Amino acid sequence: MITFAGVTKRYPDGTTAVDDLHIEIPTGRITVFVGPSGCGKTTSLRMINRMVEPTSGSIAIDGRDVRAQDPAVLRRSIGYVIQQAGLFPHRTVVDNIATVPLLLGWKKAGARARARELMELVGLDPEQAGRYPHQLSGGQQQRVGVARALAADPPVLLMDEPFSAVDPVVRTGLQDELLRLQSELRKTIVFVTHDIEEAVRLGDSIAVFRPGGVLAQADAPERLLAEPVDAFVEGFIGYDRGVRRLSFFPARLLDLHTDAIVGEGAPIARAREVARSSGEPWLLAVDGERRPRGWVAARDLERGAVGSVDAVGDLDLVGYGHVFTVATDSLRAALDAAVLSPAGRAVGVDEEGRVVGVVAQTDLGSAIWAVGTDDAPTTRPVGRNG
Ligand SMILES: Nc1ncnc2c1ncn2[C@@H]1O[C@H](COP(=O)(O)OP(=O)(O)OP(=O)(O)O)[C@@H](O)[C@H]1O
Repeated sequence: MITFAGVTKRYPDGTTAVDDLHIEIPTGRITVFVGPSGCGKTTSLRMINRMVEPTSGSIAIDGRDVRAQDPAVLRRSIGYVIQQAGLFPHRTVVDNIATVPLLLGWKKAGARARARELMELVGLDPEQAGRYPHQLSGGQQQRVGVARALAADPPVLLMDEPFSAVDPVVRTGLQDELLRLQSELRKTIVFVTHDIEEAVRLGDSIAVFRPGGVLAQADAPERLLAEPVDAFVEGFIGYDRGVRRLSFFPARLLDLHTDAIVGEGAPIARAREVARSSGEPWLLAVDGERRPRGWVAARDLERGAVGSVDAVGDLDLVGYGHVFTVATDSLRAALDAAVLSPAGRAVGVDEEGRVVGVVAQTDLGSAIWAVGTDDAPTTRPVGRNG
């Protein structure tokens, strides 16, 4: 655990960058420092590895005051990743990654072997080992930065806006990769960002800072979204926090309907019966394996708009859009699928892609209302993808 006890940092020009920070950062989890520009996130992060020294208060890692340790030695036990990776431009990828093992006195061959292992771990092509940083994309450079920080297997990893210089698609990929790595490595990660989306996606806990270097709230993301402590935090986490909060509730909470599903081989007359008895405006056609095929509008069956077609599968089916996986996805994924569905209904499938049932936007509305009352179970993480 990393403990900040009453830490204040005042710069000589009188700026209070961090003001009386008390926070406990749990071992093996991702803690995100988030807040608007200039609120002391980076300063707080850098006090952990003594790149910045506090004016008052103390920081301890597993009970040991960081000031009791030589800064150079301390930094070798703490990985550090910064924006735009901060790679050495005249060293190859493999030598960039091997930097800390070499500093620790490893033999060159051993350090390079370790570097190659890490390239694989962070998803870099081994063929890029001999390239120089400028020959890589921004996303690849960030991966090298992460590999370099992990090279000596430090228990603590500090990450200062590591993904903010890459485009949103690459960024999402890097976030996924970090979550995957973390599920294997279980490092104590402190991650700085000014992006609340990123914080909610990555953080096991989130510390929101306000201008003046004051900690406004530190909580698990679902709690932060549900119960911001004040107007500043509420404003910072944004107006759509209700929707984002749905990421923390499992889709398996939903009551799925199965009474408006027909096999694609069913005769039209049978489909008409199913539509009438279910009272549903849309029927979902499924194939012999119960995989979705598309929607049929009940009113088309009634109007005779189906012409001389015999079976449901011969109709011009309306695309079913994207589906959600009932066992692993969140309510947010189900809502997204329903909103984008031309039938206003989302199709829930099992892990083999077979239809479990269907949920309409209106039913989702009641489920969402129920989670708003806090009597629904939460799980974490739910897919972690929102
Ligand atoms: N060396 C310095 N001398 C004087 N003031 C500084 C120094 N470094 C940072 N500051 C000030 O301390 C405050 C906190 O800065 P810090 O970099 O920690 O904020 P931040 O939350 O990380 O911001 P950003 O998101 O913009 O990186 C700011 O007002 C900044 O201008």
